[in-house]
Amino acid sequence: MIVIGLTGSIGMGKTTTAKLFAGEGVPVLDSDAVVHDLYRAEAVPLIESAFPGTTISGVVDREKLGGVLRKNPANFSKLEAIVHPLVRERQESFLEKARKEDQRFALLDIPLLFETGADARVDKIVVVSCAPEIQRQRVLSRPGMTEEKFEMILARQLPDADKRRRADFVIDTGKGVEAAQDQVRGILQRLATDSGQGENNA
Ligand SMILES: CC(C)(COP(=O)(O)OP(=O)(O)OC[C@H]1O[C@@H](n2cnc3c(N)ncnc32)[C@H](O)[C@@H]1O)[C@@H](O)C(=O)NCCC(=O)NCCS
Ligand SMILES: Nc1ncnc2c1ncn2[C@@H]1O[C@H](COP(=O)(O)OP(=O)(O)OP(=O)(O)O)[C@@H](O)[C@H]1O
Repeated sequence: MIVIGLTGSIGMGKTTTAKLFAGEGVPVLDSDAVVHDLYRAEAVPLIESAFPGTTISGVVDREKLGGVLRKNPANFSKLEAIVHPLVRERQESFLEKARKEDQRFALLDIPLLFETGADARVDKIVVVSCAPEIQRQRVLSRPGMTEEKFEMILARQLPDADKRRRADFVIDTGKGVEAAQDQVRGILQRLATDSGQGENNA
């Protein structure tokens, strides 16, 4: 099974592109969605004890937690030390299931793929990217998003140019969904061909 790591900076199109891979039959795990799920489950007591007052009725209030982080960005490391190992556990069970099903590919959508060293745990890296003006426009048009939040998140992410340099494949999401879909199909074909050759050579 080929494990594909999909990453890209905020608003570059990870979720949209992951859906395109899913549409081609690839099992996909979205790490941001896993975090949101953990915030209704096992992460709750850990977060309440590290950041008192940020959970309400057994659920993490992301707005409140975000506020604590904005006041003191040093708290990000404390939060990540709680959340990332839990995300990793979920990723491992997802991959185990995909292996049992004999899937040819499995895709992990990981916003912080390089920053957390997860790049070492995947076979191929796909980076989604587009022009910075498009990225900014996309992100700032989201409800509740502000220039300040955008800058805070960007500052914690590896720059787009570095991500692209470290990618096996770069998908340009600035040209529309159909163009991205073609690129997704091209990548899967290429990986299938390459791995087929690998098996013949073995
Ligand atoms: C800061 C929090 C509370 C804000 O929640 P909110 O619902 O407003 O935003 P959401 O989770 O949808 O994330 C918005 C964008 O920020 C990115 N992002 C989230 N956390 C981080 C982080 N620690 N470092 C860099 N980028 C991050 C996301 O990938 C996404 O692109 C939340 O993102 C969080 O708890 N983050 C810590 C967990 C984490 O590191 N997640 C990253 C992927 S595993
Ligand atoms: N190939 C594409 N063509 C046109 N629009 C796109 C494409 N990919 C993504 N978009 C648009 O860009 C916006 C951001 O996309 P998406 O939510 O997939 O990004 P993301 O990287 O997952 O964001 P985040 O980092 O915040 O989770 C959405 O409005 C989406 O419709």
